[in-house]
Amino acid sequence: MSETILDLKNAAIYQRESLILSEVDVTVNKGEFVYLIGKTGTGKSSFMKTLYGDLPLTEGEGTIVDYNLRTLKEKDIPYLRRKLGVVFQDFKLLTDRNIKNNLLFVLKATGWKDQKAIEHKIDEVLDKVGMKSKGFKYPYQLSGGEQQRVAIARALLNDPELILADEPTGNLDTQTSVEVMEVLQEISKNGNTILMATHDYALLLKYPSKTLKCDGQRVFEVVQKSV
Ligand SMILES: Nc1ncnc2c1ncn2[C@@H]1O[C@H](COP(=O)(O)OP(=O)(O)OP(=O)(O)O)[C@@H](O)[C@H]1O
Repeated sequence: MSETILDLKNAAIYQRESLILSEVDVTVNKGEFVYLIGKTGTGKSSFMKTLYGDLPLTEGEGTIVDYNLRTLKEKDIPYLRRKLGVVFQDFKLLTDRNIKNNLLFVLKATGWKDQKAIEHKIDEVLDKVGMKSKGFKYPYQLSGGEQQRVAIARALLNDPELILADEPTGNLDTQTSVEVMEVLQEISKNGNTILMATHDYALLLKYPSKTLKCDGQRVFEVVQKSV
């Protein structure tokens, strides 16, 4: 039986008092790779933000990695985010420290203490994204694609049950987007569940998968051919 990682029922997504999406029914099961597409301003980021607790869910039902989004408290958010790996368009790496120390910062902040385990974990995630030899570099010494690979490594640190990637290739050229996508595909093949917002339709064609579309304040599943 498939395990549900994300389940929204009749949910409404708001930015303050503006309704962005309504009657949202979305289920993501363990191991799925799901795209969230839609024109600019249709609510992809607002949808993602609701999932990682940046926007409150005030209407409908929503559970994500066993958290109830309707009853989510401010103090729960760091724990929810530990079970999620969030990847952003602009990487959000700390510019004042090298890659290993970027990852170390997250591990320390999430309670890791054992030095051996920390080193092993950092090597493991950098290896997964093909960046093991570049841990000593600073973000500004890396290309956009490399920085995004590090951001993906960072998202993997706490073995997330769901990876939320909001336009992860939005700042990258076509070739680099494909390289980052290959990394996400590899991670997906290893059993990770991924929800990726994108407006890059070429990637959808190259790597077909379940696709949700934001349009007219609704979210619905589309069949690939009609995308
Ligand atoms: N902080 C905010 N306060 C108020 N309204 C906002 C805020 N952020 C976004 N919106 C509005 O919410 C709507 C959806 O925006 P959102 O960023 O979710 O769309 P999107 O599909 O992610 O767009 P893009 O592809 O450009 O990132 C837009 O009309 C936008 O103007």
